[in-house]
Amino acid sequence: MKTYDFNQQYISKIEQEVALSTENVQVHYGKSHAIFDASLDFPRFQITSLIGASGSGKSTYLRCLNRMNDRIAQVDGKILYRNTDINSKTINVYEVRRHIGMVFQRPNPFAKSIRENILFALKNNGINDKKELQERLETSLRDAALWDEVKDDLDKSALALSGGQQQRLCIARSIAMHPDILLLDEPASALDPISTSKIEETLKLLSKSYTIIIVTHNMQQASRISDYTAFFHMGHIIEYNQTKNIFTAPEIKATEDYISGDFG
Ligand SMILES: Nc1ncnc2c1ncn2[C@@H]1O[C@H](COP(=O)(O)OP(=O)(O)OP(=O)(O)O)[C@@H](O)[C@H]1O
Repeated sequence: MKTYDFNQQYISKIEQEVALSTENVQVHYGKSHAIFDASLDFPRFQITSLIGASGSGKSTYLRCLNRMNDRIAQVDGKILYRNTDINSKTINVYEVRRHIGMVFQRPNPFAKSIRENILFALKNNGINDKKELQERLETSLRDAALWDEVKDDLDKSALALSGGQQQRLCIARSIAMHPDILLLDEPASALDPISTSKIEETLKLLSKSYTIIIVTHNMQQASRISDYTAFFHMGHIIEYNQTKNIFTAPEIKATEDYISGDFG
């Protein structure tokens, strides 16, 4: 197993507007230190991929960004969103998650109709105007590239959809809440290549209106869809740069070894 110097790090400065940033984020699972001093800026309306070997801390870091680790880990450091530290204990986490949505690895639609999957959270958040609900239903399904496939079956069970359609429904469910930022944890890893490419096309279109941060094991996927890429190794962010630089001219040896498959 090769060893790398964690002091060797290259974090590119973002020139665009920043949608979200972390400062010195540390995560502990009990005594186990999972994320070390993670400081990154995420540019608005861009796709950022988090890549790295299994266990390098990508999902742990992603989950910090909308407080999904609250019950399972100790998260220290700052997570800055609209000039507010959303890692502060006084912050309403449900409010955070309305602005920063999450889509998981396995599609997890509710055992309800397609329509209710989209409308459930909206109604729970006090949106009852029929016209507005209908508008959000259609727009979110269109934006998730699912409308044409389901528009005649809105009252059928979401569980009858294919895996790829279920995942696009989960994306639609997230964006129906009009979040600002969308976090996705390996959203296509359980899907076939055609469904994967539909999800990728969908994310590219969504990045015009949303800031997207995605964990992926698939390096071709990272290079195809993302504008920026962060490479994680053993809980450290080793390199962060525009995706084209990471894949064609990495600054750090560990990154070069990882993307060329000569790692570990
Ligand atoms: N709930 C948990 N309790 C304790 N340790 C955990 C927990 N979740 C993750 N870890 C540990 O934290 C470290 C980082 O794991 P994490 O799942 O964030 O990595 P990852 O890069 O996303 O891996 P993968 O690509 O396999 O999903 C690993 O050592 C893992 O064992």
